[in-house]
Amino acid sequence: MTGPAPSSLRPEHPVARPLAQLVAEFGLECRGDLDGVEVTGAALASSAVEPGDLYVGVPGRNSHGASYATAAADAGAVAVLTDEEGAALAAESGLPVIVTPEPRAALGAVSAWIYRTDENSATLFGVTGTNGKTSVVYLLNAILGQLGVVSGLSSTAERRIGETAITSKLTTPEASELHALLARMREEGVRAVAIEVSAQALTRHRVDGIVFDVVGFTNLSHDHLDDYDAMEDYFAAKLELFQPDRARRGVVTVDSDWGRALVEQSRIPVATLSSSPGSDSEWLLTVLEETLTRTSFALEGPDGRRLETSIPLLGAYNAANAALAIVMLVESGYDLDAIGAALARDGGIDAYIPGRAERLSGDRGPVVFIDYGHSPDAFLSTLNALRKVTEGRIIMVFGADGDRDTTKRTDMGAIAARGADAVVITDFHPRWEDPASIRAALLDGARGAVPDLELYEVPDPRAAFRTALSLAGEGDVVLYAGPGHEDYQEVAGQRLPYSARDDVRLALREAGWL
Ligand SMILES: CC(=O)N[C@H]1[C@@H](OP(=O)(O)OP(=O)(O)OC[C@H]2O[C@@H](n3ccc(=O)[nH]c3=O)[C@H](O)[C@@H]2O)O[C@H](CO)[C@@H](O)[C@@H]1O[C@H](C)C(=O)N[C@@H](C)C(=O)N[C@H](CCC(=O)O)C(=O)O
Ligand SMILES: Nc1ncnc2c1ncn2[C@@H]1O[C@H](COP(=O)(O)OP(=O)(O)OP(=O)(O)O)[C@@H](O)[C@H]1O
Repeated sequence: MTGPAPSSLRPEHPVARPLAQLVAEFGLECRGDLDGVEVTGAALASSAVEPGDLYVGVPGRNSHGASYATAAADAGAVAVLTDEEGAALAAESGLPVIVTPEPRAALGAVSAWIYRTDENSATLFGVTGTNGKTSVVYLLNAILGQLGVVSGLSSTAERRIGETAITSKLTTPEASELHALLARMREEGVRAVAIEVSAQALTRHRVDGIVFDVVGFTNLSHDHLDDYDAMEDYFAAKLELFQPDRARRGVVTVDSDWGRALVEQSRIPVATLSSSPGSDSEWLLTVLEETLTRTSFALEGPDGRRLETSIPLLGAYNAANAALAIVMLVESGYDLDAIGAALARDGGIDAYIPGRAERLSGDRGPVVFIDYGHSPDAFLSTLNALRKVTEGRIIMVFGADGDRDTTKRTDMGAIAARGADAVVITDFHPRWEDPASIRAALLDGARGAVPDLELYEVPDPRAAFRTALSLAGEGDVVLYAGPGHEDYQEVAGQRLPYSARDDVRLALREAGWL
């Protein structure tokens, strides 16, 4: 019998610890009797509680988590950790209540204690930046696999241990979930873990209780200005990862001013990486050959060390992601020559990254890519890469997120207009916004940049993709940017089933091209 897919991966053999010991070690205040109470897990959402858990009630945007303490008790929670306001809300649950001024700030250390994640820990890699985090995490995982190392990953797309994978809700899980994942990985013999670290995760304590062995920085560009007031604040959130309480060593891509500022302001030893010829970085990436589906490159480091390899992916930006992964591995202690030999044996890096420049077309008709790009810089990188290797026209389909950074829409429209030959604007996740007004901002951006652009507005994404396909022929490329690996469309609080990948394949079959 198969039940519903689990929403998190937890240890299968948790070791119980006395809750009174936690209270004593952390100097917390407890209201209620903890005599004989043992804890085996931690949960931040009542729906995630398993018997033996400490339920952590945090104040949220919509409600106070402690108001769900009774539901947590019904699910088997043994106690509640919350703030003063939450203590009053949790009283009726009948559970012992442990009080701390900022439960979210305590969650990382408490989860680490419960799951004992600092004991016998795997090598931990953390990746941050606006674009490329998921890609670098998958590339790290792939190369580690080629080196024969059992590894795991946590990304926007999924959390994965070998063949076991669950779909992610957040890019970086809440601390309780992350420590449970690390404990499960230890049970499964995982020796290295690659974790995507969003700015929001750093701001909201999601990676607390973890000290990464090596952290990597891809780039920083316009995004998330709904969560942060200005680019400087967004940068400051990322900078936190490059401090001694969070990481031992770092690798920074210095192709932007933000990367160089990060090197200056970080307080851990960092290695630098660049793709710009003449850069004084320690590591230099040179792209050797680009095709629609493979990019080969050379990576040169200090002391004349050199590696030449390729990735089964489009674009110089993906070579940069791969180079970052390789230098992170070297910084953690792997030998560059050993990495080079493993990759040479396998004909290059053997990576599959779901929904990132993923080719869905077959041998006939236009080449079709689905991509997860949803920021101006992601559009620019992908379109620049495509232009170099496309014989015919580039037709681009995309929409923009509702209820997220509205200030990037004009740029997204303009970059698409300049980089593609025809553009189809559609709906992505409108959420609670009026979809027509999101499209209008994208259309304005596109028309403003290229007034005579071949431009279409097709609200339904299924129809929009078919419009794009009808404009394309042999030698052309259709780039569908946005949905990537996702299998839903979020409209007015509902997640409607929609897998762009499945629908694109269907449309290709309907057109007789697959
Ligand atoms: C703004 C933000 O980060 N919100 C996060 C926050 O929600 P919130 O403060 O609104 O929580 P709330 O709904 O008021 O609920 C309060 C508490 O009660 C709990 N609760 C609530 C209802 C219930 O029935 N039972 C229950 O236990 C909730 O789990 C929560 O702990 O706590 C929730 C529980 O963990 C998160 O799911 C939620 O992330 C939302 C979904 C989100 O969209 N976050 C984005 C901004 C985000 O974090 N994105 C980054 C990066 C993305 C990127 O790189 O593109 C990411 O790492 O994913
Ligand atoms: N190094 C890079 N520079 C610029 N754009 C990139 C880079 N790597 C990937 N992209 C673009 O960004 C998109 C998202 O890539 P990826 O998922 O790896 O990034 P991310 O940082 O994890 O973003 P998210 O957290 O939203 O998933 C890709 O589909 C591609 O369009």
